[in-house]
Amino acid sequence: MTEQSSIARAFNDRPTPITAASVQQKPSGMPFERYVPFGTIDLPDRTWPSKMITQAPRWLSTDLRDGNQALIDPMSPARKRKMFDLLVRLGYKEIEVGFPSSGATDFEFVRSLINEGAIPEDVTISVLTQAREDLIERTVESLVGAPRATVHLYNATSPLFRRVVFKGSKDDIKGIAVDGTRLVMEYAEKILRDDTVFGYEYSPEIFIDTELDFALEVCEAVMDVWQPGEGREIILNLPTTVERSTPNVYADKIEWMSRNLSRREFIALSTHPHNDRGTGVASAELAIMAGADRVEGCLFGQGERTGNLDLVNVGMNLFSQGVDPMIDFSDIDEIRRTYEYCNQMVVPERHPYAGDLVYTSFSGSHQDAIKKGFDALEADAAAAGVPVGEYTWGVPYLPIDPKDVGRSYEAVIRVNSQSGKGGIAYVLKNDHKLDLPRRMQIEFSRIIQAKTDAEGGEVTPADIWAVFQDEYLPTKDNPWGRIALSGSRSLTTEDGRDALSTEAVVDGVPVTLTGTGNGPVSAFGDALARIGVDVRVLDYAEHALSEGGDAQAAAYVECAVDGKVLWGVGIDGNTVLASLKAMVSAVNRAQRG
Ligand SMILES: CC(=O)SCCNC(=O)CCNC(=O)[C@H](O)C(C)(C)COP(=O)(O)OP(=O)(O)OC[C@H]1O[C@@H](n2cnc3c(N)ncnc32)[C@H](O)[C@@H]1OP(=O)(O)O
Ligand SMILES: CC(C)C(=O)C(=O)O
Repeated sequence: MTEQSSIARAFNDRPTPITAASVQQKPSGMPFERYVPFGTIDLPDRTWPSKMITQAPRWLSTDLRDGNQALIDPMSPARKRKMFDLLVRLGYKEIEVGFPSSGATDFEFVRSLINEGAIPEDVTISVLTQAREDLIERTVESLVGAPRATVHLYNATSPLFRRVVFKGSKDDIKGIAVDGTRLVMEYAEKILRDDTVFGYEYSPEIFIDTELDFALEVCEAVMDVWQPGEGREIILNLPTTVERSTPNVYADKIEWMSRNLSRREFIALSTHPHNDRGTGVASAELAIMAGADRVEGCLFGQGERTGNLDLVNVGMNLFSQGVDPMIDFSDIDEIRRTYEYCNQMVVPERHPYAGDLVYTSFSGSHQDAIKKGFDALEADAAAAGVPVGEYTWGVPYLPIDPKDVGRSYEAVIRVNSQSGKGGIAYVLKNDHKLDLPRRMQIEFSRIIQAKTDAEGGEVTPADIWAVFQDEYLPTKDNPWGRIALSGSRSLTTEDGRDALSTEAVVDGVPVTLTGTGNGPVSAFGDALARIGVDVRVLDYAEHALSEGGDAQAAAYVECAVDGKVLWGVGIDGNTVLASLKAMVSAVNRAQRG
């Protein structure tokens, strides 16, 4: 019988292994029966699941409207302006700048953008209004002199809102949308001069909970008034408002609308997800796959309740798939700082692409793979003759190169009790160009592990370097060890054997060490043997630390010293001296106690 099958037999004699039936979860006692499931859409020939997003959608930032309306302390004019300027710099071409009929702050802000010429010619500002005549008039008034402007009109269309908020029939609700659209057109005609390129957006608010055929009916009625056609687009925006279904159901609804809307080629079909179920980004992405041309959201998902769709997240998701988001996220921390200043909100540490910790690994297996990934990337790029920064990205656990969003590699690996040799080796390589041989990585990681086990918490790169120096590299400031090389040395070769003579200090006493061997390392071993140190070199590695005339080299030797196996390190401009120093390092460590 083989050893394996006896293990298998022994295992089979144990009590029954874990099965689904043996994992007994208990009823929560929470009143889940009060909630109604969102159901599904009958669309068996749906096409979106096999679509890929191959180009950026049109983006609309609603930071200054939906984002702003959800703040405890809405943005001051100065903060709004800072946000507007950031959005323009990033490349957003459609920016919802407020709800001018809400009061003087928003109205005056829109006026200031226009009067101060802050709106680039290729940027369209948008303003939101309810479908009420006085509000529409005021809204249109705010736009006088704008180069390009869209009025965005909304009214809720779902059964709950029809019954509870508007207390009206379907026809009443459709009437609000139709009358509102007509009023927007009339006031635009009356108030705006011809120098404003004017657009219109309509949102059946709470689209997600509206019967599809009714949403379609309302949108068609609105279009009958606006009359979209060649050179006369309408934006139909289908919001989740309150995210209440899985993204696939929302995608089905978008595909259904996209298929059934008339005059489709003149419609910019727009998605406006919120994030109540935590799937706003997925809703937007699936909506694009399902036919949405345009995406509305806010930077870092600011917005009502759990927030609007996170524009940075969707844009960077595209980037990470090789699609140009058409928005410049290359300085993500600058975007984050401005966001935090304007909104007085904080981007959490784990926020996709922008959080402090999102490019950082603490755990050993992740760090090991990342280090190997960087090594392979460098080698592959060099072999292809391409700068690393231009080579196809592929580093485990890092979906994008942190440098592409302006981050450094410093925080990629941070060391604590969950870390292994790979992470520690990465820090030494990244910060000090020391490329430790594998067995030495294991030895040194045990030393760091002992520190983290004893002290807990994180070990910073500076801590790691201090421990490394203390362990392997005695310095003038920390001159521990029995033996130190000093003064001059000579190396001569006679009959194929090397004779080495070197000045040293042993136990505080200056001496001359001499020995012979078939190479300087073996000659130095002989010299050490003559003062009673039994040292045998088991492994040896060296590499350059820098380039040029004053280049430094690092040597690593694995030695058996008086029966103890351990590593030593030497750094010097001369490779022979670096290797002798490495042997001294190993001997001193062995005798350090
Ligand atoms: C999903 C969204 O984010 S929608 C955007 C929401 N944003 C905001 O509301 C921010 C700015 N809003 C405001 O400052 C104020 O709401 C104002 C100034 C616009 C209006 O204030 P008020 O006149 O006091 O009305 P209020 O906001 O309370 O609105 C309620 C009334 O408007 C009606 N209403 C609500 N939405 C709409 C709409 N889209 N179209 C027409 N009427 C509407 C309600 O049925 C209600 O009518 P009732 O008074 O006859 O019952
Ligand atoms: C006005 C609409 C588009 C809105 O903000 C929403 O439904 O969330």
